Amino acid sequence: MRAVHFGAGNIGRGFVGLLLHEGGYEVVFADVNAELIDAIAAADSYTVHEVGDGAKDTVVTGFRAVNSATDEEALVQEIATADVVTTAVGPTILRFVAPVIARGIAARPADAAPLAVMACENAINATDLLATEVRQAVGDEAWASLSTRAVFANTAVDRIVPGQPAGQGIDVTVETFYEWAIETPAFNGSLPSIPGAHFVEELAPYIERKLFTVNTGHASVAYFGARAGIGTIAEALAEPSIAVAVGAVLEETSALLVAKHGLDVDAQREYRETILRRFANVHLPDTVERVGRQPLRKLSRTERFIGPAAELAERGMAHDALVSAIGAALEFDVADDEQSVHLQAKLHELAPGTFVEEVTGLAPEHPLAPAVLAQVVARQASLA
Ligand SMILES: NC(=O)C1=CN([C@@H]2O[C@H](COP(=O)(O)OP(=O)(O)OC[C@H]3O[C@@H](n4cnc5c(N)ncnc54)[C@H](O)[C@@H]3O)[C@@H](O)[C@H]2O)C=CC1
Ligand SMILES: O=P(O)(O)OC[C@H]1O[C@](O)(CO)[C@@H](O)[C@@H]1O
Repeated sequence: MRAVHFGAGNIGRGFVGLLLHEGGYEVVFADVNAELIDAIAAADSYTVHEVGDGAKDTVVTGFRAVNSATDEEALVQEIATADVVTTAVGPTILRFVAPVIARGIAARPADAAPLAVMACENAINATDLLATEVRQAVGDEAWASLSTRAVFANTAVDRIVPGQPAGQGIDVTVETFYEWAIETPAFNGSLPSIPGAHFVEELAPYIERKLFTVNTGHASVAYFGARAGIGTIAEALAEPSIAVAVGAVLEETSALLVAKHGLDVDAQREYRETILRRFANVHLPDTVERVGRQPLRKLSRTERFIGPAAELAERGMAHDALVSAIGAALEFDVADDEQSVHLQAKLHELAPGTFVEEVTGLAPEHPLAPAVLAQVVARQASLA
């Protein structure tokens, strides 16, 4: 069995590639980073080092590497004969990998089993987004045939894989916890062999629970921490006022998840406590800059802050703590994060109402809009 995995970065090597390897796949890593691809191609194995309670090391072998920027033909052939294609490139990059995935599917033998395609990104229904990009790349007529030759299944992936320290080659340091939920109906009974994954009938509760608890909480620690001038996630969460603020954010998103998906209150509280312990892992060298990265994406309409806060406001439920976290996100000012630079430029250039509509996608009449507008006005006043 063979899997082609786009994005040989932190989650690609430290999680998706590892679980595919453990499922018996030969993994072909595809990436545009030539230095990384050369290093993977030159290696016979790499080690995934877990840190924290119960940590173990796992050696990954049986992989190859293709430079997707310079060797598209080779990649088309790999996809044409693969069983699985996964991505962990970032949701905004999916449109760039879609055309080659389309070419690979089109090149599959007529009698080949459908290719399993799964986007492993922090976004709701990321695989649907990838399928839409593939469809746009080929047009509706070609899509009618391509779509019968591949199965597009949504997934939710959860493992904290921080930026990796220099000098450890392609080895990856990760936390011990992981969860990969894969939605089953699209497979029509022929599930891919990934023993480490959790196959579920309906992904919506899993992805929303994950995005609005793990990712909302993590990003809140990052933005409150950055505001306080703290460098790492563990140090930020050790600051009592930040722990209280993040706890309040997670109380709000948990209330939404319980109301919307009928989650058990006690189970959700335990889930929250587990993730706060994960964030507090002092062995994980994770920074507020990495976890807060790309704030424009994180402040967009269906993402981890505006998404739950908007639904809470629509239901008349408390959302003040989320609004405070949105206020902290507006202060995220990191020179080498392109989206952070754009965010600060927009705060300087746009009228508050225009900023709210453009960045958060909230219409002025939305019940959440006035509270977010007030945060924008306050931030702009502090910049004046
Ligand atoms: N790191 C983490 O803890 C987690 C990350 N994720 C998600 O996984 C995705 C990747 O995140 P990370 O691994 O942290 O980022 P990363 O930056 O370590 O890895 C992304 C990789 O994608 C490559 N890439 C960029 N454009 C490409 C293209 N056009 N074709 C092929 N490869 C391309 C980059 O060169 C890089 O190696 C994101 O969607 C993130 O939200 C999800 C759960 C956990
Ligand atoms: O690109 P994003 O959305 O920041 O993804 C990385 C996030 O996902 C997580 O792995 C949680 O699953 C965190 O490490 C991190 O906050």
